[in-house]
Amino acid sequence: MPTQPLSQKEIEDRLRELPGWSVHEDRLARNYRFEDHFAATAFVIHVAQIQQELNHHSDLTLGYDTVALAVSTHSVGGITEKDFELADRVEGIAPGHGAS
Ligand SMILES: C[C@H](O)[C@H](O)[C@H]1CNC2=NC(N)=NC(=O)C2=N1
Repeated sequence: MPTQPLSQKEIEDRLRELPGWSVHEDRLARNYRFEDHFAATAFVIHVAQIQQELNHHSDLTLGYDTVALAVSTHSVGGITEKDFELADRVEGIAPGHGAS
């Protein structure tokens, strides 16, 4: 488990590899849009499975056909490698859910 937040430069460097992601209110954030409400909901369930596997959890906001994800590492009080690990895994499943 990480013991300290990443530096601003480390975060900026990592964000270059994650198009669509940004830092918003001190959390790693991404919004996804889906075909319809059911697709958005199915994506949330899949993300929840990954979060349980990683024991690392984001705030997920489900809209009609959108999902907003925002995450930081509570135990450290900032953005860490665990947050980017989750972001990488979520990016890996998004295309299969038809996310844009
Ligand atoms: C006890 C449990 O392992 C911890 O509370 C985990 C759970 N999920 C977590 N998720 C996030 N985002 N940050 C944490 O520090 C964290 N800690």
